[in-house]
Amino acid sequence: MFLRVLTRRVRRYQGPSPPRVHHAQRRTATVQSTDVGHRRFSFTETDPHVVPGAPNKRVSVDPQGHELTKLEFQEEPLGLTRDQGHGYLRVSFGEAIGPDERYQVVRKLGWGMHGSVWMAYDRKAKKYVAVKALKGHMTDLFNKGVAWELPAWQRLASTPPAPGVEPGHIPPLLAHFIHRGREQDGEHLCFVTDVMGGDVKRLQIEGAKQKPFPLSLAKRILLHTLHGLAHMHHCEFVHTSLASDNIMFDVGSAEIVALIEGDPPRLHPREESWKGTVQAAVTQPLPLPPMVGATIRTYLLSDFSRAQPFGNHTLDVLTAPPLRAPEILLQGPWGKKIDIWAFGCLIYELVTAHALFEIGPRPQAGLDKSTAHLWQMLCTTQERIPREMIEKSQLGPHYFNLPCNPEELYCDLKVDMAVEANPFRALLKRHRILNDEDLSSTAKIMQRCLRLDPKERATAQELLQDPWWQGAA
Ligand SMILES: Nc1ncnc2c1ncn2[C@@H]1O[C@H](COP(=O)(O)OP(=O)(O)OP(=O)(O)O)[C@@H](O)[C@H]1O
Repeated sequence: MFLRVLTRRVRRYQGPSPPRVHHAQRRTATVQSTDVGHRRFSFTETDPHVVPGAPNKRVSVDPQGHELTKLEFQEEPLGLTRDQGHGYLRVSFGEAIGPDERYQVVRKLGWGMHGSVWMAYDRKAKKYVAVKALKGHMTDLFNKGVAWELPAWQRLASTPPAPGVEPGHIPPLLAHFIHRGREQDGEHLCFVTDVMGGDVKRLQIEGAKQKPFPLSLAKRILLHTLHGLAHMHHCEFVHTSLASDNIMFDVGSAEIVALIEGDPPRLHPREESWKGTVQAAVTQPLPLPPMVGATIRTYLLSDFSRAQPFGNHTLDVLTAPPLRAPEILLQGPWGKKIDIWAFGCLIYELVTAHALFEIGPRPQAGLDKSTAHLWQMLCTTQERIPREMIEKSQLGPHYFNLPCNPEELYCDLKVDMAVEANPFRALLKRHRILNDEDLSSTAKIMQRCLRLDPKERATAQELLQDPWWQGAA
């Protein structure tokens, strides 16, 4: 079974408190393998018997005589099979895929845990589109009813928005099809959608150079996202991975043509894989718009690879750690309100360019990672956790004391660490970005999202009525 150690994930929130929004990292994948077929593979960095192999492959022998292999890929690990948890699409530039060979692959736009995304020319509609090809393993999970990306997308596309919810903040699903993959990659469920200009995380890191967005731009991005989220909840799906890299913005067709003419598609050098060599396409996203151009883009809530229908939960890893709601940390019952908590964290992140919570243990205070996170939640919300939440969750009694007196409605953290007053307004003020009026109104809307008890959090539709949006478009 292959163990995949991803160094490309960009959800690392590091640095001094409060942590700055993470740096972009080069997307690469490292795979170390054990017990594949009849040969046992594993790898230790310190093994003294490492012998040189192909540039991306290190082979060594452990003291028991087992052969150890480590593969480092420049991008998605092509050639690792669906049964090994992968099976990424292998396709050539110019190759036509889909029904009647309708989509001609032009370049790679990106890749993630679930698949790779390609720009293609739609020969029937005569325009450029994006094709997201799920890896074989994910297509298997879809067939087993574990992954919900297609049903979510179909429901989002076919349901009229609720009153007060603006349409156009979810990428339309133009088509979907199955592409038979090469060798043991498996089948690829493919989604066809519009080409997007980029994501908000890249815009903040590369476009705004990690400085806070102007308040009007932050509000525009958040308002559009909230319309998308309200529609998603109206369709009875939880997004479960709301984050700035899953908010994308639109792009004009003239920009796409200019890009294709000015920056031809490229391939990486060949590299070693599980069996033989592979050659990955270089990720070539569209260039970012200048910041002034960002203020007129339409923002769309994207990536439904982790969407979950209300009441039918097949995933247990939910939301990037810094945006994770308390009920997830406690492994309690959860629903659409985990997206609202994440949205509250996102308000802070887009307004200040810093993450709201610092993720990591605090050894000097004797706090492990989750306790430190829960403690920060108590400090910022200035709330106590309801006893009911602790009783109904798997890990609640591990972190919180359950009082003997049944009349007692709240629980306290087991660790002996005083809860400090660190309310949202004070946190926002530290950045010296907002005037007094904006400080109060921003803190108020965050407070409506960031309640410890999910029942107390506002719904997406209620949040759309908040006075904070006045003047935002
Ligand atoms: N329609 C699109 N137009 C342009 N680029 C896109 C489009 N859809 C996705 N991308 C790019 O492809 C990358 C991977 O897409 P996506 O996030 O949907 O895949 P994923 O495997 O579900 O990712 P994750 O690991 O974040 O869950 C994104 O980072 C984005 O930059």
